[in-house]
Amino acid sequence: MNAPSSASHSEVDPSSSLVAPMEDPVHPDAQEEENDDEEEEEVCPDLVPSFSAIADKDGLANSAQKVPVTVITGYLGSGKTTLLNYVLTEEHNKKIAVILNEFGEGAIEEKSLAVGNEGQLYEEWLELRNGCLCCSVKDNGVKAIETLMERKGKFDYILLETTGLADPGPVASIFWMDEELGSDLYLDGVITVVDAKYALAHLREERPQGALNEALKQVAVADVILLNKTDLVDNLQDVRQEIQAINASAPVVETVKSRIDINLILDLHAYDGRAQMSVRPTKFDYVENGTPHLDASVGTVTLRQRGPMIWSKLEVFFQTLLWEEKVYDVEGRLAQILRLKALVPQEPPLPVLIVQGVHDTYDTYETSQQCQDGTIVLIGRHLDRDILERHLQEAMNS
Ligand SMILES: Nc1nc2c(ncn2[C@@H]2O[C@H](COP(=O)(O)OP(=O)(O)OP(=O)(O)O)[C@@H](O)[C@H]2O)c(=O)[nH]1
Repeated sequence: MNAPSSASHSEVDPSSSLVAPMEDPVHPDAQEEENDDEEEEEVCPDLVPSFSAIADKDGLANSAQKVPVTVITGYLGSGKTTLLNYVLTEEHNKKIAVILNEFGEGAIEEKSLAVGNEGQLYEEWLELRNGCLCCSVKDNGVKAIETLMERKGKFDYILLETTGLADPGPVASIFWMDEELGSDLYLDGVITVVDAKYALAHLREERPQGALNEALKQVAVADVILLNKTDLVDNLQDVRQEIQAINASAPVVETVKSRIDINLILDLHAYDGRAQMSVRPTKFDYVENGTPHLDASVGTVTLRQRGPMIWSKLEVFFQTLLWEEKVYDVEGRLAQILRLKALVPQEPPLPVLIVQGVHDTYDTYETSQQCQDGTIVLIGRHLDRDILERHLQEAMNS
């Protein structure tokens, strides 16, 4: 794990976990992309990788003994609770615990809380017919959940619902970072539920002093996006394009009442080396082709590098971008990364690396996946493709 305060360039170990061979990529957008194949090939024959994470069901490597945590986020009223209810009542042979997250928000009504031995606050567990559990945890984060696990026995899976106005980035980081500290939990993925009817309005909402609104952040960091309430909208094209312009990497699955194949949202391994890379057209990469984008300050930029790369040089680029705050757009606004992913071929016999990053923290994993060229996917704000490309080349030529 590499974060500004915890690691220097020379401390990085680019082999923090070993990766087993993966299944063929299955992209939830595949059906739709198939339909659009001809059109997209004409528009843009080049393909950009999507790290739509595909489950490795064998439970391999370092997370085998750990319990996955999937963060479910989405704007107010988008369908998060509907999704949780759906998952809880489906037959899945998993003992799932649902955590209603109040991290940092302090919004739980005091009267509904019980105080645990260690001072943490949580509601009584609600046990459901199929063995699922539901509780509400306030603050104390990972520790509180682990204490609950000690009392109730291990679950197979944890779903953590953020409040509608939460920024899922820090919540995701807590679990990701804590895994490094030997936690029993690991972050599996971030699922964002979007209200198809109001998404454009939510994504446009302005915040004081140009702050990013929550809906944008939630879409930007998503590993899978549910475009929900599609029964209420006739034309989904605009909202789909808008979402994919912001996050060109996450699959977007259209849903009614949040009904989705749960295999598309659980066991993704989106934050370790097992995330499978599949391809997706660059059609919606607004920086590359000028697709209309309502808030052009947030989007996805994909950079390509031919042939094997030298990791230590690429890392200079990441650190310039993430930690040193030296990269600006043409208008002099600081580039801000919300999510970063990269597939990095090295000179054989060195392995191909996958890089995963959230905000200013990143980590590397070896993968058995093969690739000739390097691909770097940056999702964030004030990203200027040409300027980023220049910084990348400077680092690679240094
Ligand atoms: N028409 C329609 N209504 C839906 C759909 N999905 C959810 N709803 C309704 O939308 C309302 C809000 O859904 P919730 O699941 O409570 O949304 P939420 O994201 O948990 O809401 P907050 O917790 O307030 O942020 C409920 O009345 C749902 O029944 C859908 O696909 N179509």
